[in-house]
Amino acid sequence: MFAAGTETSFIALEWAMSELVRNPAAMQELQREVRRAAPADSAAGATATPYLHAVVKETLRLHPPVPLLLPRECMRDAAVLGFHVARGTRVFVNAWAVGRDPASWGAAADEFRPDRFLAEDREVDFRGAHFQLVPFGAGRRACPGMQFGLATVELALASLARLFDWEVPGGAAPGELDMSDAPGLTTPRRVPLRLVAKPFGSEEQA
Ligand code: HEM
Repeated sequence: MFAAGTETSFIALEWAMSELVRNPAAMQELQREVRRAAPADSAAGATATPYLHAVVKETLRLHPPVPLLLPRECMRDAAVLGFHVARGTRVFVNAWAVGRDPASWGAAADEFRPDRFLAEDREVDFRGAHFQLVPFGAGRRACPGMQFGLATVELALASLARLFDWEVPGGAAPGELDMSDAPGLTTPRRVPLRLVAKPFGSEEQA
């Protein structure tokens, strides 16, 4: 339970920061939102922010921490998209491929565009009713820690975006960030994310 909860949430947070650093306009939009919602000198956390929700959704769409979900066994003979699936077959659902399918997400399926969840895809959610977005699985064996995981990732991400500005070390361009993942049961970044944090407002205080 501890591993299922901590590793997945950390992987989601690291990918969210990677995508935001690579997409400075999205980072700025998020920072504007969370800084407006909870100014830096306030003790309150920033919650209930639509762009923050959209950033986390878009991150989980492109980088589901459990890319093949958990294996299932087919209970009876079935036909899926013209394929015969025999009773007893072990089935894996490729949530990674589902989340990048242009048939569901359009020509920009591989692009990080959080605002799709505030516009054309605003009704799409990951609670198990929309099969084009299944980072937590679906049905009776879907992730029981979804709400806790989401709260953890959103709170941490809001704090990082609210309190710091972020740069790639050595002045490298954000687009040069290595975005490859390490294949496995979970998909963390292949190379751990290293960024330079600059406290927000530090220049004014100096
Ligand atoms: C962003 C965070 C998380 C993601 C993306 C995630 C994703 C998943 C996925 C994809 C599954 C398999 C669902 C399926 O095969 O249909 C799963 C199962 C599970 N998750 Fe999570 N999870 C997260 C956070 C958590 C947290 C915080 C906890 C506990 C505190 C947790 C506990 C579990 C458990 C116990 C299962 C197995 C459920 C079963 O087999 O019935 N997860 N999770």
